[in-house]
Parts: sequence; C-alpha cells; structure tokens
Amino acid sequence: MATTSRLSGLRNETPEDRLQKVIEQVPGFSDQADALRTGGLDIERADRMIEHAIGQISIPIGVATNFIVNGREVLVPMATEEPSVVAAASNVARMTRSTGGFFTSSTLPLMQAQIQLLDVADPHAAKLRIFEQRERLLELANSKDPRLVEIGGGARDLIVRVIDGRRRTHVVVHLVVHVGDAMGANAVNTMAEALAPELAEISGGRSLLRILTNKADLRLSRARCVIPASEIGGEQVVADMVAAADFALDDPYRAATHNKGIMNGITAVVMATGNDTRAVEAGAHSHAARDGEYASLSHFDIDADGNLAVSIELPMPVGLVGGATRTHPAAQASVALAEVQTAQELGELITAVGLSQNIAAVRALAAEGIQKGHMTLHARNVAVSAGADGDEVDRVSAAMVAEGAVRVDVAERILAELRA
Ligand SMILES: CC(C)(COP(=O)([O-])OP(=O)([O-])OC[C@H]1O[C@@H](n2cnc3c(N)ncnc32)[C@H](O)[C@@H]1OP(=O)([O-])[O-])[C@@H](O)C(=O)NCCC(=O)NCCSC(=O)C[C@@](C)(O)CC(=O)[O-]
Ligand SMILES: NC(=O)C1=CN([C@@H]2O[C@H](COP(=O)(O)OP(=O)(O)OC[C@H]3O[C@@H](n4cnc5c(N)ncnc54)[C@H](OP(=O)(O)O)[C@@H]3O)[C@@H](O)[C@H]2O)C=CC1
Repeated sequence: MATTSRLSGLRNETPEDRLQKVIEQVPGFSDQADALRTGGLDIERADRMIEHAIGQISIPIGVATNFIVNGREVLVPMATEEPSVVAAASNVARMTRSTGGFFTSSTLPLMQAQIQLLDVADPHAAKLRIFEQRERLLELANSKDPRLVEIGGGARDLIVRVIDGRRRTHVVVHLVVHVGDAMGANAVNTMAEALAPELAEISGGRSLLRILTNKADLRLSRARCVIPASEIGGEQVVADMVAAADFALDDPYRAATHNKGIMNGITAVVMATGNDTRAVEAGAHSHAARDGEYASLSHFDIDADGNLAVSIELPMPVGLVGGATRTHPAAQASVALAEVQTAQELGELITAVGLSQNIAAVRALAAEGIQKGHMTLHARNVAVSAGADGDEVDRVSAAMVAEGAVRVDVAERILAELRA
C-alpha cells in the first residue's frame, strides 16, 4: 500500500514533481508511470480498440490524496474534465482520516443476463418447468466458459419472472453469474445466448432478447465514513448538510443533482481504470429509482456523538481483466497506482470516492455555496477560453477571483489590460 496518501500541498507542485511524489509513495507504480505522462494511447492501439479510429482525445488524470480505505492508504487516479472534483474528493478524504477513513464492503460479483421469452401459452407453469431444469441449464451455461468456472466463477442461479406488461406478457429468465474479476458483460451474454434455445423449448415460446441487465442489483458496493463536526464546520453545518441530503431523499429534481455529484467521483475513477462508464451510470441511476421514485443514493445522519455519518450503496459493475482496462496502458497504470487486487476492491474504492465527492459538494452547498470553491478553480479554464496563455492564465484567474466575477468577458477585459 502507499506509505501515505496524505500528500499536502500537491497543488503547488508541477505535474512532473507531483508524479515523482506519487511514485515515492507507490514504488510498484513507477514502471507504469510513463503511460500517465504520455496519455498511453497511440493511434495503432486506438485503432484496435474501436472502429474507424481517427485520433484520440485526452482528459487530465489527477491524483486524489488523503484516502484511507479499510485501513489502506491509497492514492486514487481520477480522469475528469471538471475542475474542483479532485480537490473536493481530496479535501473530504482528509476530513475522514481522524476517524479511520472509509469503510467498505460489497456483495459477490454477481451479474445477471436476461432472456426474454414471448408467446408462452402458460407463463406460470413455464416458470416452474424452467426451475425444474435449473441444474442442467446452469451446467450448459458453465460449459460456455470453463475458465471462469476454473477460477471460481460461473453461473450460479436462475430467477424467472412473469411480467404482465402493457401489451403482452413476458416470461423473463435471469441468469445469475459470478463473473470473478471481470465486468462480465461478454461472459454473461455468451451464456445467455447459449441458454436461449433451451429456454424457448422448455417454455413452449420463442426467445427474443438475450442480454446483460445494467440494473446490476446483485453486485452492490457500499462505503461509509464519519466526519467529526469540528472538521467540517461545526454542528450547524452538519445539521444543514443532513437537511440538504434529506431534500435529495424527498425530491427527484434535487436527487438528480445530488447523484450527479456522486458520479463526479465515481465516473472519474471508472474512466481512469478503463471501465465502462455507461454501465456504472446506468446501474447507479436504476438503483436510485429502485423504490419507484428517483431518490438520492447516499444517506446523511448525525451519529450519537454529534458527528456526520454518511453512507452509500450502489451497483458497481467494474472489472480488472477485460475491456479497455487490459488494453489501455493508462488504465493499467491507474490500476497499478490504486494498488487494487480484485474487481471488488476496485469497486469499493470507487464507491468511497463517490461518497467523498458527494460530501464535499453537499458541504459547500450547505455552507458557503458551490461557486466560491468551484468557480475559483474553474477560473483558470475561463482564462484559457478568453485567450490567456502561460503566466497569464494564473494572473487573469486570480484577478477574476479577486473581483468576484469569473466570466469570459471579465477575463477578456483583464487580459487586454495585462497586455496593454
Ligand atoms: C474546492 C474546495 C475543495 C476548496 O476547499 P478549501 O476549504 O478552500 O480548501 P483548502 O484550500 O483549505 O485545502 C484543503 C484541502 O482540500 C484539497 N484542495 C483544496 N484546493 C485544492 C486544489 N486547488 N488542488 C488540489 N487539492 C485541493 C487538498 O486536499 C487540501 O489539502 P492540502 O493539500 O492543502 O493539505 C471546496 O470548496 C469544495 O469541496 N467545493 C466543492 C467542489 C465540488 O463539489 N465540485 C464539483 C463540481 S459542482 C457539481 O458538479 C456537483 C454539484 C455541486 O451540483 C452536486 C450537488 O449539487 O450535490
Ligand atoms: N450492457 C453492457 O453494459 C454491455 C457492456 N459490454 C462491454 O463488455 C466489456 C466487459 O465485458 P467482460 O466480460 O468483463 O470483458 P471480457 O470478455 O473482455 O473479459 C472477461 C473474460 O476475461 C477472462 N478472465 C480472465 N481472468 C479472469 C478473472 N480473474 N475473472 C473473470 N474473468 C477472467 C474470462 O474469459 P475466459 O474464460 O475466456 O478466459 C472472462 O470471460 C466492456 O468493454 C463493456 O463495455 C458489452 C455488452 C453489453
């Protein structure tokens, strides 16, 4: 593990000096650090990843500091285009250190594929006929991925649902698969396609869709932390943060933004490690709507000592072995930096970062408002948009922050004054 993730004042270093400091803490990462320096993806490799490749787009990778997860010091790679996200996650992680950081857990890595059966004359009897063949069907699924079975994964269960829909009845079979350290889409889709003809025959209907569900509610990841009231601005700030979070429990308009703040952290680590951002996002939002009404993914409480106790649970379909995680050198470097050994461990780290990000945004909103911290850091982007270059960027952004007006027209005026 990193010797310490408490690297104070990194903001004042150059990117190369920061990278050196990170390497000092995580020696095992040094061989791969170059991939982060360069972006890691040449056009030949890009051309093997997607179709019709014509180039690449770069996104900055920052390192979130101060994280302790289950007692492990960890420096977290975050790929994001949004200013203040890395700062915010690092800031809240710092506040959790005195209470031990983040504590996480997760379910087994169980993904589900759905096989849709149509034109079944006797759906409820068909459901039971399918259950009667459970062992044979699981064996058939496992025969499609013997290596996964060898490493302890494979098909585990069948769930059969009869959905009386608006226009028809669907018999839907869920194949539950332990996908090991994979995200698992390809493994479960292959198994689902193999089972479909058998299921059609048993049910007396025909199969149509055979595809993974992104509502990965059997693959849940959880994180919690406690922040002393004194660290986060006092009792009133804690009470206001809980009231702000309750707003997101009660109102879907607020919940969407609250959860977007969570995804600021989650998507950044998912992206840095080459995982499928859409799969994680679809899982998160479907989980947020699991009780019918869209609501927040996290819970804010005040514990018996008057401290802020925050927790989160969401699906976390991420892998270490497949997809771009294996093929993108920068993703490999990110995994090495985070020092995670299993997909579950990666998922739990991502969940902790999402929680940290969420707490940071809610604290800022309940205290001074979002613009102060966020716009101060966004000012450099605004300065660049206005045409500032080199030293001008920091001078223009500092002048805008001092004026309290972070806008392109203001940046243009300040820049013109500087250059006059
Ligand atoms: C921005 C801060 C952290 C400043 O907060 P601050 O209290 O001014 O920070 P500080 O200068 O006292 O520094 C404290 C620590 O924060 C970190 N930190 C602080 N500044 C930097 C920096 N420049 N670069 C790197 N790290 C930084 C760093 O860990 C630092 O420790 P140190 O290294 O000094 O020992 C705070 O204002 C904040 O957390 N704001 C919220 C930012 C946020 O949530 N941004 C997301 C974008 S807004 C959005 O998309 C979602 C939203 C808000 O709508 C969601 C919702 O509604 O719920
Ligand atoms: N709806 C969705 O979200 C969909 C997503 N996708 C995409 O699918 C990709 C992810 O699929 P995924 O199945 O994870 O990727 P891969 O198929 O690339 O990798 C998984 C395979 O890796 C092998 N493997 C080696 N070591 C392990 C291990 N320790 N644990 C588990 N498997 C291991 C297994 O194959 P073997 O047994 O052959 O060795 C396994 O089937 C992503 O790119 C995603 O974007 C695709 C379709 C739909």
